[in-house]
Amino acid sequence: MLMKSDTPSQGTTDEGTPVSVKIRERLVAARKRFNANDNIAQFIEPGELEKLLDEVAGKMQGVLDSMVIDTERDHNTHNTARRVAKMYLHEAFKGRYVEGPSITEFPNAEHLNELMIVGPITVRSACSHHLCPVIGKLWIGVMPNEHTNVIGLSKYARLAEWIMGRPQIQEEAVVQLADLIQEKTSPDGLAIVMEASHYCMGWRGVKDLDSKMINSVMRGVFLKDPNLRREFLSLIPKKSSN
Ligand SMILES: Nc1nc2c(ncn2[C@@H]2O[C@H](COP(=O)(O)OP(=O)(O)OP(=O)(O)O)[C@@H](O)[C@H]2O)c(=O)[nH]1
Repeated sequence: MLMKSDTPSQGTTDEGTPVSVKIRERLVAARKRFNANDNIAQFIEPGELEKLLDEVAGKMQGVLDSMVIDTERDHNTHNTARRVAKMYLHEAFKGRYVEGPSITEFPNAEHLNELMIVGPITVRSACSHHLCPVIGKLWIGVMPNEHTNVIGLSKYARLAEWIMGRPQIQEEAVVQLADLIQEKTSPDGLAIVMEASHYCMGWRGVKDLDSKMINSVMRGVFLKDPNLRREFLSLIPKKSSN
């Protein structure tokens, strides 16, 4: 019996090679890591993301077939394979496949070097282990450098969305975000606190709906100056609900 996934996939190059194979070859040739939380946009050529979507939809159809779901007759799952592929590539894990947001820089004309906090920024991600949602909030504290440019407030949320839009683990996600903000703004100090619910612990597994993970990264003056660290921590709300 012919399953939907046995039909020829369109996710191939002109020579019939799966587009994922071409992209992976380029990554390997450039000796670049392509872990779940790495961005690989640089290695995807124009038009290939659509082919990749076709390829993932074909493979997802195979998963549904193997789970013995009648996607031919079940009207609810008829287009599920493509829907899920689209959700992964264009929404939930978009941060792997597209270039980072463009950031407008403004001159720090007044040479400001006072603590600035932005948050709570809503975080939506998924864990690398089960691909279950991770939903939470984060706060970013910046001690600007009086000699470097400042970036628009909304850009912190855009950068966070780009980093979180990949399969992540929380510890690595906050470090990746800190590295990125550090690279874009070179502040004297940077602090990030993230609090999130991991649905791999709530929906399944231990089924603990209440526990959350809270972690932080402190850089520069936030590491050296305990008073500044205390000031930052005292200014962010003690507890949030999500
Ligand atoms: N450190 C860390 N662990 C995480 C994060 N997200 C999920 N996890 C954990 O990753 C682990 C994956 O463990 P495994 O033992 O391989 O998976 P499993 O057998 O399905 O584990 P259970 O969830 O205990 O059923 C689980 O303990 C998750 O709770 C995260 O962001 N950071």
